[in-house]
Amino acid sequence: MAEAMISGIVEAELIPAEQIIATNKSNEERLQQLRNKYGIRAMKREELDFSSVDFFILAMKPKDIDEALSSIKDKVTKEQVILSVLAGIPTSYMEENLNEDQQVIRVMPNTSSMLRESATALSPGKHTSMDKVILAKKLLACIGEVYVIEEDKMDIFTGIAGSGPAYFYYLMEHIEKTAKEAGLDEETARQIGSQTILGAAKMMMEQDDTPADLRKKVTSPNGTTAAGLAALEKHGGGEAISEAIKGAAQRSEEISANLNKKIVTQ
Ligand SMILES: NC(=O)C1=CN([C@@H]2O[C@H](COP(=O)(O)OP(=O)(O)OC[C@H]3O[C@@H](n4cnc5c(N)ncnc54)[C@H](OP(=O)(O)O)[C@@H]3O)[C@@H](O)[C@H]2O)C=CC1
Ligand SMILES: O=C(O)[C@@H]1CCC=N1
Repeated sequence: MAEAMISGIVEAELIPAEQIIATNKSNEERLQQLRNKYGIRAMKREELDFSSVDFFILAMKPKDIDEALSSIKDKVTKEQVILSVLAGIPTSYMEENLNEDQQVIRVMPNTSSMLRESATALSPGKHTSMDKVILAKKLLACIGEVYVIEEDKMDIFTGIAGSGPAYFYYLMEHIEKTAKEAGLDEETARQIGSQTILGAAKMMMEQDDTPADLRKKVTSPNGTTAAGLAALEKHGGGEAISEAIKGAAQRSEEISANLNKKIVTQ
């Protein structure tokens, strides 16, 4: 996820690449790759000069949050802002495990950041100034659209947008499989499927019609779409989509609930 964000931010040219610093836990080869590919600075954690940083973006797995917060707690000042993209980690948990009045922002991007097409949510913590929220929004706008949301909507946002790209990739896997079975080659099937998803997404973004209106316009009485939609309904298509979103949102809630019990396993 961090690389997808780096790629989008570098591409946007809002800040010079050499002002972006990346670090990780131990994989030096990976740091070298990032340096070569994006022209950013990448260094071992021990070499970081904390005083030169405005925004820290945490992007480790949720299970690593405690170690990460304790390792930076006394090195960051109140003026600096800690953004976290970790699923299920509330701002209150970060605030409790950092020094008093620390400015934190919970962020949920997705991997389309790589092409600057993320749908990203942010929720500021209780000590975060409006100035810093505006700056964070500007930074995150480099990777796509940004939505400032109430933190109690972060789990459902994660279910829709953080995890969402995977549902579309899964859909495409099935489109490709079915197309192949009917004799189309995989590459052509991928292009046709992707263009169809892209076109439908643009219609929903650029037309005033609701998705239901758009669906009805495709559906001729007793036509091919009606047959396709009937099969989709018969096989629980709509319910499957709702359950996928709810399942991901519940997992995000579960990560939060398990934090204080110290049983985060992801
Ligand atoms: N993947 C996605 O689509 C999305 C992911 N997220 C969130 O992003 C986070 C990362 O996910 P993902 O990129 O898939 O995970 P990865 O395992 O690919 O990356 C985690 C990175 O964190 C580094 N790391 C671990 N502990 C520390 C530490 N204390 N200090 C510095 N770096 C550390 C690891 O370094 P090393 O390799 O050296 O061990 C590794 O580079 C998760 O919390 C996830 O919830 C959010 C939105 C979307
Ligand atoms: O699967 C995950 O937990 C992360 C968070 C959102 C997308 N990927």
